[in-house]
Amino acid sequence: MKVIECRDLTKRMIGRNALNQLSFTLEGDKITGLIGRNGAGKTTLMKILAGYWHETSGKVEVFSERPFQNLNVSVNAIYVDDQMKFSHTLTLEDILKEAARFYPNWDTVLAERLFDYFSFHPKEKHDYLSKGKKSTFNMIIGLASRCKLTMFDEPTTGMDASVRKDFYRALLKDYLAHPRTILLSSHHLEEMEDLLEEIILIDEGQVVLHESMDELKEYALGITGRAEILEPLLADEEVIYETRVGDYSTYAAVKSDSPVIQKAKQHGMATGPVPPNDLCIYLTAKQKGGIDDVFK
Ligand SMILES: Nc1ncnc2c1ncn2[C@@H]1O[C@H](COP(=O)(O)OP(=O)(O)OP(=O)(O)O)[C@@H](O)[C@H]1O
Repeated sequence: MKVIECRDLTKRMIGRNALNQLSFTLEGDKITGLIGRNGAGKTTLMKILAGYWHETSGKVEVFSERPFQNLNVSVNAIYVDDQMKFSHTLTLEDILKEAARFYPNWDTVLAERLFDYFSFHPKEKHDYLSKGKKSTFNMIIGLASRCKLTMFDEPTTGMDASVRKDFYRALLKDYLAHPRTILLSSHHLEEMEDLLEEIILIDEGQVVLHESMDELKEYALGITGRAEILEPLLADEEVIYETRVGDYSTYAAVKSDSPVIQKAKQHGMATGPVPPNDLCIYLTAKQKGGIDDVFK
């Protein structure tokens, strides 16, 4: 069954398309990484999927229904970010009780165990939690709700290294015991690579790539060679990324099936895998080169 279907989904805000005819489908239970640079449209997409915001045009369906202000979607899909707000009058204990009443698959035992493990006090107020503790508490809500569609937007914001590790481990363990569709946006792809089954890379409100992690790891190859030999080989070929290394060498990332690879090997050049995180950066780079160019 399709959990999410977006077809030409567009969201226009203040004269700009935050989402621009974005299309993709998610089927079955998977952990999917939603990757993109700042402002790519990740939060906008997830807020539309959660039913908080309506689309400007195009089709968006969650569990085959339009999500906007849809009760079935509200109770079966959760969106967790570091901006979650709760009534000032509620203590953490009250919030957990309210969440238990709202989400049909809520796991009280899991919520209580995580609550104790991360040393929360039942009478604390959400507003007064530190940034990292807020993210940790919100994570508890996201996991214990066991929603069929669980969306975490930059969930580890403010968490220290040890809590981040705990979060990813708890997420994986709970997912294995209770498979569901989990969408995880983060800038730290390298940190959650082992957790993800696939990624959706978005840029300027459009899907650039939707691949399994295995395919992503084999999507491109990096070539390093003497600039005067490699650069002519790259001319007229599709190059994902190219940069000078020192005075005499060039590094280029090309698709794994590019004819350049064979030619480069014939010249004795070194080739190697392109780490998924680097590939995502290359595919969404706004210009060739990097920050160093600013200082030239
Ligand atoms: N409430 C809003 N009103 C107007 N424009 C908005 C609003 N929220 C987001 N935008 C714009 O929509 C675009 C996409 O923003 P969005 O927050 O979805 O990106 P993102 O990928 O989540 O970024 P980040 O990684 O920085 O959180 C940006 O150009 C942003 O300025």
